[in-house]
Amino acid sequence: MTSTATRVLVLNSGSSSVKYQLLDMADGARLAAGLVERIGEETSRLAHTPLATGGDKRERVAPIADHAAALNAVAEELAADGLGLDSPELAAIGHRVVHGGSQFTEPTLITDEVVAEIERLIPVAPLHNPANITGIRTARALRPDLPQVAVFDTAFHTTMPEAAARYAIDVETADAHRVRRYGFHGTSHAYVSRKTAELLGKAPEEVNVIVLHLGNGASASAVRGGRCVDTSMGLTPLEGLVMGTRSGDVDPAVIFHLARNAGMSVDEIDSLLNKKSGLIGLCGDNDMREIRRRIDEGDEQAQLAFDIYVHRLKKYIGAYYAVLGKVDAVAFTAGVGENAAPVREAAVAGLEELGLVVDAGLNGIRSGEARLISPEYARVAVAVVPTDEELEIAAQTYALVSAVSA
Ligand SMILES: Nc1ncnc2c1ncn2[C@@H]1O[C@H](COP(=O)(O)OP(=O)(O)O)[C@@H](O)[C@H]1O
Ligand SMILES: CC(=O)OP(=O)(O)O
Ligand SMILES: [Mg+2]
Repeated sequence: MTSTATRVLVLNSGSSSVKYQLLDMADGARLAAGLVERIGEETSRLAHTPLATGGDKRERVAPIADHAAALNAVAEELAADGLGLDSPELAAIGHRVVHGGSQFTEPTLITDEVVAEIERLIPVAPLHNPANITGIRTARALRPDLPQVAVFDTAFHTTMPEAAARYAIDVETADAHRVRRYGFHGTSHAYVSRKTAELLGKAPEEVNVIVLHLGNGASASAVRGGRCVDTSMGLTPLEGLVMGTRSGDVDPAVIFHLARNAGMSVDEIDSLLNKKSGLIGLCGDNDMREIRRRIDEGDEQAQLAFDIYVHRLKKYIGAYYAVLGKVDAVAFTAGVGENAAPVREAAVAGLEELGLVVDAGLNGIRSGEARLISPEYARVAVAVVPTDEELEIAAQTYALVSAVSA
């Protein structure tokens, strides 16, 4: 890495999308950002915003067959702005990797052995890790000389005590198949819990925070003094909260029941719980904006979906309050958490005895800034703290390559 190389490209490859950002870590400037969606479909779309030049957002709507083609298209868009992957100013590429098992507790410099290890984790992350690996392979082919770093969703949660991380099933079977609770969205939980401490004017070590990451995937975490002590996702990102298309917690016997009595295969049940459940399964919509619109029109199915979503959320707030004993703040983040005031209001309603109160006026304010929405007298702060997984991945990537080259 040369001293002028301060830029980091962040790649967040999902099952059918790639989100990316190019950041300059010298000043934190965002130079470009974009999204490729519906990869593998006829209607693939790439949207690229050249932030450095202040140019207009560019869109390509044309079939993009796979993640490798997506990344090559992203490289072309960056090159068109003079920000190509061949730039000597590029210090590293940071990859979000969803499942790092128990072994990856830190951001990791990618080698062939690391790729092989991420591959070995595919059985426990079939939707996510294959896309992450393709992203890594393609990026390495484009710039074989450049350091590439894997930043794992699971890393922040590796501090969970065994009492929280283990399922109460036969130990030998569990260990033989690596069945335990790993947790996900860790980069977001780490970033948001730190930002929440900052908002309270305290060091992360001084505060206990419940973080509610409510995006398409959703998870809660209990963070004691900057370390995760429990989180709602488990072996896979299916456990826990009600999500856009995932059920979250169900009695595991639902699976046996459907297999034995509904004639469904394991793959069909997998798809049911991951893709046709949650909000979309309950009311046909997974976007909270649309659900709120329907509720305003008196739609009872949308109202019930909302109520089930909020009921689960409230249960986890209560559970993590008990896990932590003392709570300094509850922080809402990601698409729903940052934008849906009615979700925040309903999740905290009735918890005054726990010191949790939301001020309706503050809750109604729309802003992209981290902010408190609880009244000054409240014993527990309630906050809205925008997450920034890309910035956090870039920061961790840059810190690692700077340390290696120093
Ligand atoms: N203005 C809004 N009001 C309510 N919900 C919103 C709003 N904007 C986004 N959302 C919700 O946020 C979700 C996307 O969250 P996001 O964190 O971007 O998800 P992901 O990163 O998992 O794709 C949408 O599906 C929608 O439900
Ligand atoms: C792990 C996970 O659920 O990720 P996402 O929210 O991006 O689907
Ligand atoms: Mg997200």
